[in-house]
Amino acid sequence: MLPEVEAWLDRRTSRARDWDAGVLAGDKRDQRVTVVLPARDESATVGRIVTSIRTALCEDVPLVDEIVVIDSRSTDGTARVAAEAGATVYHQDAVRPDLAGGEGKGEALWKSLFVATGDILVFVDADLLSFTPDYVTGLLGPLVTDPGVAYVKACYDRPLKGSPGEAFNGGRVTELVARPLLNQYWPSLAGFVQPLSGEYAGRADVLRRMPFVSHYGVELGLLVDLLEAEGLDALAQVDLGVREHTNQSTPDLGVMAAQIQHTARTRLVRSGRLVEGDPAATTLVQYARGDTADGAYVPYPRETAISERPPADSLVEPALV
Ligand SMILES: O=c1ccn([C@@H]2O[C@H](COP(=O)(O)OP(=O)(O)O)[C@@H](O)[C@H]2O)c(=O)[nH]1
Ligand SMILES: O=C(O)[C@@H](COP(=O)(O)O)O[C@H]1O[C@H](CO)[C@@H](O)[C@H](O)[C@H]1O
Repeated sequence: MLPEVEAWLDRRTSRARDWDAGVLAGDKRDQRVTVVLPARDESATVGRIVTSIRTALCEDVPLVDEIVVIDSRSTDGTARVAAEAGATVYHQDAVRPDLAGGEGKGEALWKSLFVATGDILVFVDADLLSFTPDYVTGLLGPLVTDPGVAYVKACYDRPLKGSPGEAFNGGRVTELVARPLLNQYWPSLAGFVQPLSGEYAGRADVLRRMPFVSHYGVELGLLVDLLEAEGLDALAQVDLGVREHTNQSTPDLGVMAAQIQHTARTRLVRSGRLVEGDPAATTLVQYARGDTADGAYVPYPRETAISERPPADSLVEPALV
C-alpha cells in the first residue's frame, strides 16, 4: 500500500458514531442539505427509507432540508410511495427534457443536480434493507465540519443474503472487478473499503463540475475523476457498519461489471495510459438453458455500452420562454 494511502486511511476515515445529528445541524449553519435517492422500481423499500430520513433528520433534528427521489422510469408505483412518504419526486426524463438520451443510474443522479437545492448532496440507494438515519449523519460529518473535504464514500460490511456472517461476500463487482482495477491503475484509491458504495455525499458545486457516467459506471467514474480533479485529501470515507440491499442476479452484475470496465478504459485512454486500437465491443453474450427438450444453451446478448453526461455547470439553462 502506498504510504500516502496509509496516511490517508488514518486521516480521512471516520465512523458513523463519531458524528451527532444535532451537533451537525448546528455546525452546518446556512448550508442546505439534500438527500437524493435514485429509484427504479423500489416501491418495496423507498417509503421506509424516506420516512426514516424525514422523521429523524428533518422533523426531530433539522439536519436535512430536502429529500429528493429521482424516479428512474419505475413501473411499480415507486413515485407514489416516495411522495406519500414525504419526498419530492422527479421523473428523470422530466428533468431537463431538452437533454434527452441518458440512461441508467448515472443518468438519474446527473438529473438530480438540476433539481436538488442543497449545498451538500447525499446519495442513498433506494433498495436498502438496513438503512438507518446515521448513514446520512455519518456521510455529512466530514463535509459539514471540514471545508477541505469535497466527497465522502460510505464503507461497511456487505453480507450477501444467505451468508449473513461474511462481511465481504456482497459487493461482488467491487471485489471481482472494481477493487482489482483501482489497485492496478489508481493505487491512490486503494484505501477505499467500498469504492462502489451506493451511499456517498459531496459538495454540490464540486459535483456540478464533474462528468457523470451512465448506468453503473457512475460510482467508479466519479471516484477516479474526483481524485484527478480534487486530489486524494479532498476525499474521505465513513464506516457505517453493515449494509444490506436487494441483490441483483449474477448475470445482471456481469453487465454492471462490463460497464465498470468500459468506464475504467475510457479514463485510461483519456489520460494517455492506454492506446485504444479497435474500440472495445459493447455486447456481452450470456447464456441460459433454453426450453427445448434437450435443454441446450441459448445465447443472450446484453448491451453494456456506457455514455457520459458533461458537467452540469457546462450546460446553459434553457431560456425561459
Ligand atoms: O436505471 C437505474 C438503475 C438503478 N437505479 C437505482 O440505483 C440504486 C442502485 O441500483 P441497484 O440496486 O440496481 O444496484 P446494486 O445495488 O444492486 O448494485 C437503486 O436505488 C436503484 O433503484 C436507478 O435509479 N436507475
Ligand atoms: O458493489 C458491488 O459489487 C455492487 C453489487 O453488490 P452485491 O454483490 O449485489 O452486494 O453494488 C454496488 O455497485 C453499483 C455500481 O457502482 C452501485 O451503483 C451500487 O449502489 C452498489 O450497491
